[in-house]
Amino acid sequence: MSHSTDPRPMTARRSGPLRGVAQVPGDKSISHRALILGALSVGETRITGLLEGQDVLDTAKAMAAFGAQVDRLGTGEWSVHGVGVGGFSEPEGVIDCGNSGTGVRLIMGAMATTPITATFAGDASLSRRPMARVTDPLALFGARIAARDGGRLPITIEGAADPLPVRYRTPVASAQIKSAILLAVLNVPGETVVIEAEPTRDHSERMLAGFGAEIRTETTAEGHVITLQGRPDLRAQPVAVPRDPSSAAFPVAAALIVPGSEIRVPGVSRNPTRDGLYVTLLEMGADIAFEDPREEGGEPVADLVVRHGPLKGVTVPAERAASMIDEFPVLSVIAAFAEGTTVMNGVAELRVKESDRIDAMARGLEANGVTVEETRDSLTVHGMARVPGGGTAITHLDHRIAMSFLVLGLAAGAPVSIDDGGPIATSFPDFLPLMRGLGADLG
Ligand SMILES: O=C(O)C1=C[C@@H](OP(=O)(O)O)[C@@H](O)[C@H](O)C1
Ligand SMILES: C=C(OP(=O)(O)O)C(=O)O
Repeated sequence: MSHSTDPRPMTARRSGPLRGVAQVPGDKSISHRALILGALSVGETRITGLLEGQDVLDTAKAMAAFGAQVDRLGTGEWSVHGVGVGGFSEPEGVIDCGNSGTGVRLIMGAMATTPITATFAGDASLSRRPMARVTDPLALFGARIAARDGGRLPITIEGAADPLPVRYRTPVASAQIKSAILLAVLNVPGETVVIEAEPTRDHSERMLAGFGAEIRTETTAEGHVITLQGRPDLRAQPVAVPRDPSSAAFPVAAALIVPGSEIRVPGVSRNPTRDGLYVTLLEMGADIAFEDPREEGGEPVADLVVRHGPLKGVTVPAERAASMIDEFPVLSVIAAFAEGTTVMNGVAELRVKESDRIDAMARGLEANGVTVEETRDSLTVHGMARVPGGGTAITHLDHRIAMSFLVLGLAAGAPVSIDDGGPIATSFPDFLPLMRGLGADLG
């Protein structure tokens, strides 16, 4: 929600070996989609392992505002009685998506082809982020959009009464753009095609198929081509949300850089469209074992066993960026402790996340004695045997920047502070107790 709270400064200090089991929360992307598809289905969708971070709670509230019955039954256990495709009713108030790009973009898509009007808003960070990338394709269906200058929130959408199918090529690799269109298509007769140059996370496609939609994906000379048949009868489904690889990245990173550490992170999604960080870490020589690979909730998962050890710098190719887009901040922290230089290419999208993540990481690393170079779409980090630390990083309402610098402080020479840890609750509300349980000195 867009409430202003006082900043919450935090500090992390050099810690002894981290040990134990890190039960990271449910996947954020899948949690949003479970609530939205549950709301668009007929019957009761039972969700287990839902991430109860503020981003997802805001989506739950939004689904109730559009007419679904959303109930919390217990920790991570939720029930959604959906209204069916095209069944959203007009919400009474503004839909406040807080800090969540995924929430606002997917929900705008989900309502844009139903003849109702809704106004969307968010916090200071979300209000700076580009929305035309989603509202432009939604206008092609016939939705009418009124946005602040430059296509920012708040935005009012008058949903299309007689939407027509489209064929759309996404201008940047973005699962949020793709998913907004796929959700809009649900209430459009006929077949809509979305084409992406590089594959992005495919949770929407997997889940739409699971809820009974006719959807297919082909790789052709045009790229990654997704075809969805509109007006399906979505059937409510049980959804078991796997654990979030993007949240797992923080305890994993901490174990890799704090000498003597060994931790286990069970049940983490290994969906190949999310796996780029782990591919990169193995190239850096990280000691990570993937035990008991299995399928849970329609996603491949494994138990990660992570041990501290020497790491070497690598060059991350631009084609891998989409599969690890949220992990570059924490990778740049790991890179500071590696031998040699790490170059991250094709990362311009980081500039339009909760903060300009290239700038936020570069300034924060410099404040802690690490040498970096940046271009518009790359970040280079020079690893060092001893990272001095002792600086304060500015987090700009960005949960991933906050958690990344707290991880840095666990292995740096002097304590590392952040100006505000409040936003951590958007994606990883139990971050502090979980890390402390492993032996990390932070708070
Ligand atoms: O679809 C999703 O759930 C997400 C897609 C990514 O954003 P983009 O689509 O803007 O790359 C990612 O950064 C975000 O955390 C979650
Ligand atoms: C970019 C992120 O989320 P969102 O776009 O949903 O705000 C993130 O969680 O790193």
